[in-house]
Amino acid sequence: MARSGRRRGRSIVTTTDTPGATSTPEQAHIPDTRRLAAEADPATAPEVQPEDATLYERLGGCYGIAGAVDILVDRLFQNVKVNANDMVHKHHGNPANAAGYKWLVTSWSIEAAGGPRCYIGHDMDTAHEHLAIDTAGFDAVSKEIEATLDFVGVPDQELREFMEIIESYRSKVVQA
Ligand code: HEM
Repeated sequence: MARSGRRRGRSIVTTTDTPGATSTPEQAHIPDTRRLAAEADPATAPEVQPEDATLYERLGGCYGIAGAVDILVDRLFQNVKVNANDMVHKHHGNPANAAGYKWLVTSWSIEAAGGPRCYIGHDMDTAHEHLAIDTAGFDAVSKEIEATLDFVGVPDQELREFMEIIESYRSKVVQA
């Protein structure tokens, strides 16, 4: 999760130094995808953030959050404990739901982390009221969120802040 995703595509180097003299991507005018990948890696995010950086910015903005949700939703759709609830499985067991669900969870997370307003889905009560989610179901999802943030390298502070937001929705989501 790097900082602003918007700049990432501009990082292709356009130096005209001695083409062919070396095989580095910069000099050969080849987009350096290794560098792009590194920028998408939260481990390479700047050590020092502006003091007033929002959690959204510190998570890497749209690219960082969408990247994490992409992995998270794949894991949720396969998680045995999450899918133990038949009503949840009715949704999560259908791969055709993955793309739309990724969009909704990404945009919800962007807003929840203090980013721009972009979420078009239901509020958390309404979204889950027909699912009879119990404490065990919530804990299973919460564990997957934490594991995924850790997996993609979100630093401890940001991970804690995001998990506090998730926890604050427990009473809205758990309705069984
Ligand atoms: C704080 C934790 C959670 C967040 C932030 C969250 C987020 C969301 C969002 C944004 C949606 C889309 C709402 C819409 O369709 O308008 C959604 C739907 C859904 N969530 Fe959650 N969720 C959470 C917890 C859970 C848990 C614990 C489960 C299951 C154990 C779950 C299962 C589902 C399912 C199955 C849907 C699709 C419902 C349907 O369209 O019929 N969610 N959730």
